[in-house]
Amino acid sequence: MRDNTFPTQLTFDEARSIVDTIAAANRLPTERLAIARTHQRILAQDVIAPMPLPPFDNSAMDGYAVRHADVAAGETTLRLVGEQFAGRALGLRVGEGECVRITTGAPMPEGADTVVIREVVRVDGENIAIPAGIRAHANVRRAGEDVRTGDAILAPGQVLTPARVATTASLGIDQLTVSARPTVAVFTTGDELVPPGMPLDPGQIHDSNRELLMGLLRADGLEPTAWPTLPDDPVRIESMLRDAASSFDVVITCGAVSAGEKDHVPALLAEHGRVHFWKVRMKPGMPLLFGELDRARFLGLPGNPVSVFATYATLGRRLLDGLQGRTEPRRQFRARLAAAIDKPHARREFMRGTLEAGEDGTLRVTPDAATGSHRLRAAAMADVLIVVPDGPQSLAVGDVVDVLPY
Ligand SMILES: Nc1nc2c(c(=O)[nH]1)N[C@H]1C(S)=C(S)[C@@H](COP(=O)(O)OP(=O)(O)OC[C@H]3O[C@@H](n4cnc5c(N)ncnc54)[C@H](O)[C@@H]3O)O[C@H]1N2
Ligand code: MOO
Repeated sequence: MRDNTFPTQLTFDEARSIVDTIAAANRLPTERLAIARTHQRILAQDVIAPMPLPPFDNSAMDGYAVRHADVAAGETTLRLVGEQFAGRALGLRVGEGECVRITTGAPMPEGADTVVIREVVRVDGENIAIPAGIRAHANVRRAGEDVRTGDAILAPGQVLTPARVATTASLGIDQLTVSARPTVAVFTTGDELVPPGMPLDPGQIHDSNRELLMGLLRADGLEPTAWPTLPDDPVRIESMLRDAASSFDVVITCGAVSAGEKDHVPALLAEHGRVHFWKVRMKPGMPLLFGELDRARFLGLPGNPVSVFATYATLGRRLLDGLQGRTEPRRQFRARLAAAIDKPHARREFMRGTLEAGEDGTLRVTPDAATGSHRLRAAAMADVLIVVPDGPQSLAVGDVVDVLPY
């Protein structure tokens, strides 16, 4: 082993801070893309408004553009002098006693400051009867009321949600600089694994972690590559992992990281790469391994399916976010416990739970009784991870806990 001294038995917070440091030091390059290709990416530039929104004063309704001074005194009849539809500004003018027919989104004619909706007027040829009680500036959308030129709209590290991409489109911006997505190689390990669809010999199980990890990564907008399952054979494991690590940004394995005779991955990483930490005081997921191999960041998740889930949802996702420079935090809620939790051990526990909003609008979370880290079905029926803090904890019904939505 080149270096067999590495941090071990870290607290969750220590592990997360190492993940953050390594991610920040290995930020992925940026690329400039057409906005249509930037959805859900992490922005790597400032977006400053090059123009106001709306760009010009315009009507919010279909109706008649008037001068409020003409209609303020009570019911009155105005003379129709033109039509302004949305599309091309005709440069119309509304003089004293006049009005212009207008549609939603059409530029306000000069002189007009108020729009009267068509449903309330009486039309008699060119004579438009306007009722009393019209408010000044009614139904007019003012230039710049949403965005002023020079406004800071978006900043590096933010997620490009549909509404944010649409806002840049409305500003006329057609390209954005975003972080590259990490390329991710996914491995499952173990002689006991058989793909779904194949019969099981005694002692074998179906590989579920592959779908779990691929699905989690895809849901985060990545396009991971699943590699063939690794046998419990150190020579084959080494050759496949080194192959993947030479061409992917991130290699994620699951299984073969705890204390068994066949748990070859930590030693391999220590010998051929570098271990940032091995074993975190968290439950599930304690044997988590993090390091690097060749050009790749390397995450060795424990093999138990719920451990894969919890370590990915907490630290794995954090690494991938950090590599992309994401600064916008992931959503997290606080909820009241609907059942007591008694945790005798000192590790931070991520329990599965079901979140509900009560009649009073308070979020309540029910911890799942099926706590074993092999109980994937229970995790599949839950929708949040309940964060039970470090140290022994006796939490009562009604106590407030952090919850991480799946
Ligand atoms: N003596 C000790 N034994 C164990 C320890 C320990 O510290 N000392 N840690 C336990 C904990 S906690 C966990 S978590 C597991 C993690 O073990 P590994 O990461 O080495 O994973 P495996 O042993 O390969 O598998 C664990 C478990 O998960 C099943 N598995 C693995 N891969 C898949 C897959 N792709 N699809 C479905 N199921 C999978 C595997 O069959 C095992 O049942 O170690 C404990 N032991
Ligand atoms: O940490 Mo293991 O992941 O508890 O089952």
